[in-house]
Amino acid sequence: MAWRDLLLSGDPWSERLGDAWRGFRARKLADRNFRRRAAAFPLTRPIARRNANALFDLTAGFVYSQILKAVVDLDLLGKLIDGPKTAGDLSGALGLKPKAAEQLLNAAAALDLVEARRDGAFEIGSLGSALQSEPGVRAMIAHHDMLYADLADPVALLQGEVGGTRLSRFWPYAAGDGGAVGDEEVAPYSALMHESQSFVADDVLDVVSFGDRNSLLDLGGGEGAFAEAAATRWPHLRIGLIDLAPVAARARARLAAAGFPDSRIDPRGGDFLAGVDGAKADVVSLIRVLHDHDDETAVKILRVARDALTPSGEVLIAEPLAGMRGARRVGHAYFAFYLMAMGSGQPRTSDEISELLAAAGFGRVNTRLTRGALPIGVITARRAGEGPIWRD
Ligand SMILES: C[S@@+](CC[C@H](N)C(=O)[O-])C[C@H]1O[C@@H](n2cnc3c(N)ncnc32)[C@H](O)[C@@H]1O
Repeated sequence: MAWRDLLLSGDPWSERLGDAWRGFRARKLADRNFRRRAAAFPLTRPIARRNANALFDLTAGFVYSQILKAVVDLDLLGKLIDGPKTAGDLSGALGLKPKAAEQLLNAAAALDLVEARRDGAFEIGSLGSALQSEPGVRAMIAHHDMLYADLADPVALLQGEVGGTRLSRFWPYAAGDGGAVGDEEVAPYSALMHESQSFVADDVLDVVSFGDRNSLLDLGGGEGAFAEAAATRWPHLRIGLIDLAPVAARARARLAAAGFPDSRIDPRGGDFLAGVDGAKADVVSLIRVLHDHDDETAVKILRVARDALTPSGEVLIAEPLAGMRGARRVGHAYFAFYLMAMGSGQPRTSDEISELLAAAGFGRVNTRLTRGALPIGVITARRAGEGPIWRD
């Protein structure tokens, strides 16, 4: 914005100054000589270095992800659990020549997954320890080969020219084939969802309380990991689960093996868009369900949820949100492109979800973020006159 426009604009002063500052900064950062001077001047050097590193990280991100994938596929961290090892010690177990094992270890050290010791051996590093404790994150990384294949030409994907993506085959219900899927089609995605619940269920249950609730209905509840976590934390709860028939059958078998009879958690097969067969619950949960669907279907699901609530009941939505403070890349970058490749749905801001809730007849909406490594938006809404359910 030119200074003349700045003075004449009718916008508030703070906005005008902000716009002018951003325009000035963008022009300066586009000037290579300015950046060189900033990198040489002691006071601006740290900022210049930080910006250069951030740009390089964006440039090299795909390579980092592929190194991470090799670390997971070869179970490098699992092989270091017992203690430090050299490239020579590991090359046989990794199935790599010693030089390649050394290259992988050095790359993993540069990414803080492992740490190089003075004696030439390597041990697990700070990010490696975190990754080793999260089987769900490892399962996601292993599954990313499909996403990367679908993203090979991102412009074609944006132009809608990439049909029959691998992710659309991995998630058959995304194409509206929910009724026609069998166990073979649901097994891979259901297993991935079950594993990745390790960083969802407990985090969500940490920010809500079901102490004064008697019943929970988990729509699209997968193999029952969230239901099981809720039943463990709140033993008085009666829990129902609805998912596509072959997924519900998997949930039933898994929950029975874990010692939860139907009287505690009752999974039923069905299409949640067709209603819930008269079921009523104090809480209806949609965990990582809404973002799989376009707005029209999402509102239909919310209406089904609303009809399934007892008069003072509430809907509980938990999924990664777009525009989360401190985690902006999760929504508009990662999940937006993931769901685009899958062919259905989108990550939404809490305001966008509030609009869908309003369209489905919900009133008081409350949003929180979980506190774990991958923040998840936890949104509750109810029909009328009830207090909040948040734990203080
Ligand atoms: C992304 S997964 C989330 C599963 C689980 N809530 C979790 O967080 O692990 C979405 C789930 O919705 C189920 N689903 C999709 N369309 C459905 C439909 N029309 N009726 C019932 N379940 C459906 C899928 O089978 C899948 O288990």
